[in-house]
Parts: sequence; C-alpha cells; structure tokens
Amino acid sequence: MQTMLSGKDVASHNTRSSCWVIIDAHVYDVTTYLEKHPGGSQILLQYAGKDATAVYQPVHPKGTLDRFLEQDQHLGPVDPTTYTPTTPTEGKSRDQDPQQQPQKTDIPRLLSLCLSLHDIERTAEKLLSKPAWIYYSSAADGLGALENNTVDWRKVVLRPRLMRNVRRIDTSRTVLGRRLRYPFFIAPAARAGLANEDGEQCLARGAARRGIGYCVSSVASFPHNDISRAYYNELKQSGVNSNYGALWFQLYIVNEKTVTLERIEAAKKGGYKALVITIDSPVIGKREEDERYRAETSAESLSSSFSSAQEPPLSPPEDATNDEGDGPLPLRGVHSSTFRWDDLKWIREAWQNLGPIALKGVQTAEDAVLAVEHGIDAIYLSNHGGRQCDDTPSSIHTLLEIRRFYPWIVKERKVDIFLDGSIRRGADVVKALCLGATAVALGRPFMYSVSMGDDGVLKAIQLLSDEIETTMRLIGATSIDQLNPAMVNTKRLELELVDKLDELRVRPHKQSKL
Ligand code: HEM
Ligand SMILES: Cc1cc2nc3c(=O)[nH]c(=O)nc-3n(C[C@H](O)[C@H](O)[C@H](O)COP(=O)(O)O)c2cc1C
Repeated sequence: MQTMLSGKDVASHNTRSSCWVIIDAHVYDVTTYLEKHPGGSQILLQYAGKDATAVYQPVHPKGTLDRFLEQDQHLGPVDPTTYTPTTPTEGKSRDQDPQQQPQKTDIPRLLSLCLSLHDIERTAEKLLSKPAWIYYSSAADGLGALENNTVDWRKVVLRPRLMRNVRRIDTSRTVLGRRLRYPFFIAPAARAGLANEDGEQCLARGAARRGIGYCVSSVASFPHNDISRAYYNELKQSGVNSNYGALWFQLYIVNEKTVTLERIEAAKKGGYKALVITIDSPVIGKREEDERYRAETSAESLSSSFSSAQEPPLSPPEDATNDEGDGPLPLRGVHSSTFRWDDLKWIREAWQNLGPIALKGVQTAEDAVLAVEHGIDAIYLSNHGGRQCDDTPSSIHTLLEIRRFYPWIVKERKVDIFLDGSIRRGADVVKALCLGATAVALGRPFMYSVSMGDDGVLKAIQLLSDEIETTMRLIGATSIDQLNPAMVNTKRLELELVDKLDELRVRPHKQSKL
C-alpha cells in the first residue's frame, strides 16, 4: 500500500530546486514544470510546499494534471490530518445574500426576462461563482482597451435608406468557406466549464442547432473531441440543415512545439474545419481583478494552510533567464513569447491544408497586410476583448485603418475579415458588415449565456439574430451583400486614425503563400 505523505514532508519542498504542491489532497512535484507552466512559475512558487486546491480549481479544466504532468510527478495522497486543506472556491456563492441568489429552477423565468445580451450578462452575474464572474468579465490593466471597444461602436452612426421592400430578408453569409445562417460566430473563450457543468458542449449544441459558427478555444474545459462530438451529434439528432454552421479550432501556440502539434492533431481528429491562430498573446495580460482575487484567496489559504505553527520561509524566485540567456523570462504566464511569422510555415505543414487558417488578434494595418502577404485566409481584428494589451484599438478602429491605408484588402475581398470586442447589439454587427467585415464574433455574452445552459445559448443567438434582422430592415437592406459603406457615417472615428503607418511597412503588396 502507498505510504501517505505528511503536510510537513510537502512543506519542506518549497523552493525552485524542489517544488511540491497539494491539489485535492494529492501531492505533485512541479519542479521541472515551473518554467513550462502557462500561468507562470511565480504563482507555483507562491504555493510551493502548500495546498493550492482553492486557487488551482477555478482556472484549470479537469484532467489538466494528468495531461501535463508525468506519472512520476504524481507523488500520491497526503495525510489530511497533517495540513489544513483550503476550500475550493468554484461554485462558492458570491458576496451576496444566498437567499437572493437565483437557483437553477429559476432559469426559464430569468431567461424570459432577458431582452438583450446586456440582460443575459446581468443575469449571469447573479448565477456565476465569484471566480467565474471575475475571470469572464475582467480585462487588462486600466481597462482602456475595453473602454475603446465599447465606445467606438457608438461613434459609427447608421444612415438608413427607406421606402424599400424589406419584407423578406436573408441574413446568411459564407465564412471561411462555410455558410452561416447569421453573420456572427461564437468567439473562442477559455473555460466555459466554470459557468456550467456541460461547458463548451452547450455552445457546440447551440451553434449546431442555429447554424452559426463556433470557434473552440485551445483552453477548453472539455477535451476537443467531446466538444466536436457534441456538435456533430446535435446536427444529426436535431435534424437541422447541416449545410449551415461550422466548427473551428482556436490555436494558442505554446513554447513547447510538441504541445502545439498535439493541439493541431486534436483539431484534425475532431473534424474542426479551420484553424484560428491567436497572435495577440505572447504573454497573458495583466488582469487585475483576477490577480486581486487570487491574492485575496491566497492570503486566506496561506494563513490557514498548515497545522504546523512553524512555516518554512519561501525562497524568493531566482532570476530566470530565457533560452538565449539574454534577459529574464516574462513575469506573467506565457502562451508563446517567441512565436513569429516564420512559424506559420510549420504550423501550415502540420495542419496539412485541412481547412482555412485565420490570424486572430490583428490590431494594425501593417500586420493585416503582412497576414495577407503570408497567404492567410482570414484576418480576425481583435484586442482580445481588452484582456491583453491595454489601450489598444477597437476592432472597428483597426478596420477603418485598413480601409484607409490598404483599401484593396477590403475591396478585393482578399481575405475574410472578422471583428470582435464588445459587440452587443445587432446594430453593431450591421455597422461592421457595412464596412466590409465578413462576420463578427462575441466572447463574453456567450460565456454568460452558458450559465443558463443550452437554453441560455439559444436565447443569446435568438436575441442577436432578431436585432440584426430588425436593423437590416430598418436601414433598407434585404441581404448582407446590400450592406455597404454608404450606410454608415464613420467621420468621428476616422478623426482618430493615425496619419501614416510604420514607414518600413509601406510598400507595394506581394502575396507569398508559405
Ligand atoms: C500543479 C500543477 C499545475 C498544472 C499541471 C498546471 C497547468 C496549467 C496549464 C496547462 C495551463 C494553461 C491552460 C491550458 O493550456 O490548458 C495553466 C494556466 C494557468 N495556471 Fe496552472 N497548473 C498547475 C498549477 C497551478 C497553480 C497552483 C496555480 C495557482 C493559481 C495556477 C495558475 C494558473 C494560471 C493563473 C493560469 C493562466 C490562466 C489564463 O489563461 O489566464 N496553476 N496551468
Ligand atoms: C473569458 C474569456 C476567455 C477567453 N479565452 C480566449 C481564448 O482561449 N483564446 C482566444 O483566442 N481568445 C480568448 N478570449 C478572447 C475572445 O476570443 C474575444 O476576442 C473577446 O472575448 C471578444 O470580446 P467580447 O468578450 O467583448 O465579445 C477570451 C475572452 C474571454 C472573455
């Protein structure tokens, strides 16, 4: 029989050269994992020798320990009488009166009261656990990028054309080679499992039923195979027209190439029809609300973690250097801090042309043109919902920049163009399409809708598609192709565009498929 470790044994492994943590009453040796951890090494060192269950659980999908640690790093159970376990926070009610907190049985009533995506957000705030709400709603630093996203939609004004027959309308659109019933899709967002036990499967089923697109995050709460199975099963069982809708895979490139290749394999095996590579995340942004919550939780757990009065001091993290030894590694977690344009070559090879490739997170006209030159099929303009670099432009701002400096990208429809960031109204969608977007995506609203299960997702799709149809009719368009720049006034936002681009990049375009 395996001997149990004691809290004291664990506590003595609290340095960078030997770092153990307790999760769910089991001990893990993460010494060699420190520099690989996408959440950064510092956070692990903070819990070196201690119980990390409370902070670990809300941010990691089930199965993470098995997938990322070798068998010999699982050291076995720890005697529960020798340390004070911290309580997992997931599902813990938020700072509100439990009597006031809605129950699952209230969901049909709550949904009937949701008349807009804003209502879905307000309802979700009541239903979600505190760490889930913070994780979904937070944004970077001083929230400037988030603010840009919100206010810029209002700076574009619609110019309705009237007295046209708008009785019948067609909202469908071809996106990445697939027909979508509506010109929007579900943006990739990590960890839908924090909102509902079915997590991403709710989103997959909703997308299949309504014929929209769903781009599944690399960092989903469920294995990618389960999510695609949910999608394709729903298509079969619900008997909907399977000519509509699509399932795509969002790829974070990580520092270890093998993990990235594994993800691409998962996309291929799962029948995902396109690869959407996120390029705006060399490191994880500084999301203060998440960090504050973690600091508060860690303050609680670090003071209550051990029954032993004598706590060994933590060794301060040493100054780690990167592979080339030319400076410290990034402080926050990383996806891949070394990912460059040249890497597209091996990614494309691994993907074996099984579908189009999009680059997500383009924020300047210069990078848009580079993407086109690299033979990318779609550019996805996004500042990651304001969660990465603060004070970055909204996607509609970037679209106008591209229109000013490289109008041929939009006019010649060289690539599909997607936009996201604080799109909450049908009118926002219509504005983006008038200016040349192929489709738009929404992140948070769909995560919030998952807190109300499958019905929540269907309701979010219905609310947005209703608004799109209504706005199209009100401005005199009966199909997406009729939406054009003359239907919007962009003057206010145009005043904010740069006068010229990075001069090195202003040169005639050439297209080179890698
Ligand atoms: C003990 C073993 C641990 C393993 C194997 C592990 C693994 C991972 C993995 C794989 C990710 C990236 C998500 C993904 O690609 O699926 C991640 C992210 C992260 N981890 Fe851990 N982790 C561990 C412990 C911890 C602990 C103790 C904390 C303390 C809070 C932590 C905090 C984070 C954070 C903050 C992120 C980034 C979340 C984001 O994307 O914003 N991890 N971890
Ligand atoms: C909780 C959350 C998790 C996210 N996870 C990912 C992710 O895993 N991959 C990615 O490319 N983008 C991710 N994003 C960014 C979204 O894809 C999208 O760009 C953003 O949410 C759009 O803004 P919106 O939430 O205002 O609609 C995430 C966003 C949120 C809110």
